[in-house]
Amino acid sequence: MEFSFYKYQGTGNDFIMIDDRTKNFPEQDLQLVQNLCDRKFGIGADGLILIRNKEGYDFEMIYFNADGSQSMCGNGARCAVAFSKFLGIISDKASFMAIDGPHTAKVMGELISLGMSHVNSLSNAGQDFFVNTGSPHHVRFVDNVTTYPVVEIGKSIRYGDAYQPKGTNVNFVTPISENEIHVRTYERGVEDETLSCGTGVTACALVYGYQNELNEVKIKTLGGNLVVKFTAATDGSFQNITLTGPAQQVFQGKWKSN
Ligand SMILES: N[C@H](CCC[C@H](N)C(=O)O)C(=O)O
Repeated sequence: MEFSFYKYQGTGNDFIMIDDRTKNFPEQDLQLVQNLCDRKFGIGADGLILIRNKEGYDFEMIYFNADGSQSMCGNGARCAVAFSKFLGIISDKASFMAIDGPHTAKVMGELISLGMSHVNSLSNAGQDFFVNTGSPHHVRFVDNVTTYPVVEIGKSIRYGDAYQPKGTNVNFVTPISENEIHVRTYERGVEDETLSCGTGVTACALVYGYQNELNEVKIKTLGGNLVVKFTAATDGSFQNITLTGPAQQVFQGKWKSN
């Protein structure tokens, strides 16, 4: 088998990107997805994204975590929009389908602004919070996220009884200023901390914004900076949610396997 691939990164969350409009990629072969995402024996990435044709949309994005599981991915979607512009599928606006439904996006130079699915409600989870922003997120506020044991505690929550059998992503937040937070994330399906998690920072921004009556929150991650905007409705739901940040192509290559 042989195919071209590209590597993209969005605030340090990195993805193998494949133009699969011919539908040649064996998406059932999860071992191949795992092998490609392996950072020692493969190309290496947090996830793998297929771009496919979709009636009524510019494209469809199929996202795989490094372990082969599927989910919505906010940074991956931003990179998919940048990739579709590179391929000439779109100019500066996109309408595409993902596992959690339809999305729109705007290309603004190096920045991609992604429309996220609306969120029905925030939930309490013990002393913490839970939000589904297209993928599930546990959100914990901590005094100093810089020194917090993200992998150890993140793993225990992700595999804890409360979230069996599917698990959850786990985000740790420390406010930096009135309208800015610092977020670190343990990602389900990567089973490690990632430098940034788009659906995760969106979840954290909704909780922080709701608590502080904001509709725009800046987020600092280990991999870079993002901005989340939203409107909070009186019924506790959140609409017009956008996730904005950079997305860059970093490599192009060919994969050959016997
Ligand atoms: N690991 C997540 C999906 C990717 C989320 C993250 N990469 C993002 O940018 O949203 C999950 O299994 O729900």
